[in-house]
Amino acid sequence: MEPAAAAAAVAPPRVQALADAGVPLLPPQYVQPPDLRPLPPTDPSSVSVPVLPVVDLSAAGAAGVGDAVARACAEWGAFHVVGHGVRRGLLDAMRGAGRAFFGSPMEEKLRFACDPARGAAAEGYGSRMLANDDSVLDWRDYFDHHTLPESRRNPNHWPDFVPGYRVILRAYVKGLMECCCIIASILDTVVEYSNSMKDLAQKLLRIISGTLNVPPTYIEEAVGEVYQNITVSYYSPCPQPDLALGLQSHSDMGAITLLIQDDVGGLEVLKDGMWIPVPPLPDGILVILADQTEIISNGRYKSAVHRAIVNADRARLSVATFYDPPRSQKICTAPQLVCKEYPQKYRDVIYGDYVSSWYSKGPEGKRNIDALLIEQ
Ligand SMILES: O=C(O)CCC(=O)C(=O)O
Ligand SMILES: [Fe+2]
Repeated sequence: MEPAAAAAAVAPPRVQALADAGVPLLPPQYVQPPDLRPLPPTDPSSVSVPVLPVVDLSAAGAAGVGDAVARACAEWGAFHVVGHGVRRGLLDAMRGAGRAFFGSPMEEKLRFACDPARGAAAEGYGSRMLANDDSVLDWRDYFDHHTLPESRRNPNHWPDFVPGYRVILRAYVKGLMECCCIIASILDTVVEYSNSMKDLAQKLLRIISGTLNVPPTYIEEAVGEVYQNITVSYYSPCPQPDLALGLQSHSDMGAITLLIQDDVGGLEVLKDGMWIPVPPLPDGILVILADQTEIISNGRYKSAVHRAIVNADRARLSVATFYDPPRSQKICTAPQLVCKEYPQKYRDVIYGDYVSSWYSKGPEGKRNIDALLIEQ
């Protein structure tokens, strides 16, 4: 979930600092009410637990791929992709950069702390997610990057002490006449990852549009210029994981999210009222449909409700890349998808208004998109 950093005029304690100090009990602000706590793991042999679909994109264009994507979007709002064309080395480099950041001394990390005065626009190292002081806190720290449009990229806000995280090499090559000056730059991990995730998100949005029988670029155009954020989440080992959540139940607010995680596990997706674990897939990328795609598709496709649980033994890392509309964009349901059988489900909304109300009310499942429901 994109951090609001919003809130806290006073910096909250870093979860990692609490964990490193070895607090024996979960501090009260992190204790979830009983009905929201994670359930004890079910014995997989006693119930049949549905398995999140995996779609192989290397066969994109083949009818089977479109059918599999359509089914996953309608039934889950989430699916894994493999054969996506993003090299494994880049996924590992992004995970490695995140791990190196969170493994660094606290004073280094705090040099990149997000500035609470900048509210929801803040990027950097943070912990608290919501403005509301009486809300239960997530057992999570994060690092948020603003990555698109390119004008929002400010590598000076990104860690400079992690090798490969950001490298800006300027090579001045002077020609014989000393009149030619070439400035070359090496792509750093975050920039290369940002570009690859944008391309993959657009490829997926085209496939998804195709399955809805609207022109391939329909959703992309309905979303407008892409605003992309990349958030690395770090979930420290938790002294009482059965009482806490790493990240509370929510659906993402933009158009589509692409997520990679390490091998620890902890992400869950809500399906038919049941929390289903999403197993880590080292080569895979998890696709999560977000609220604006549900609105555009007139509810044919669902944004996925998901959350992260934590454990007592191992820290967990994930990297979420959000593909969002500009705040000024008006999001409307595709008229082609409205008919007698499927009357318009959601009111049109200015994306910036959606974001503001998301942050002021908090996520809690689908409460924000539900607020746009048109009474039938
Ligand atoms: O850490 C995860 O697996 C989930 C992250 C997430 O849902 C988010 O950042 O919106
Ligand atoms: Fe999320």
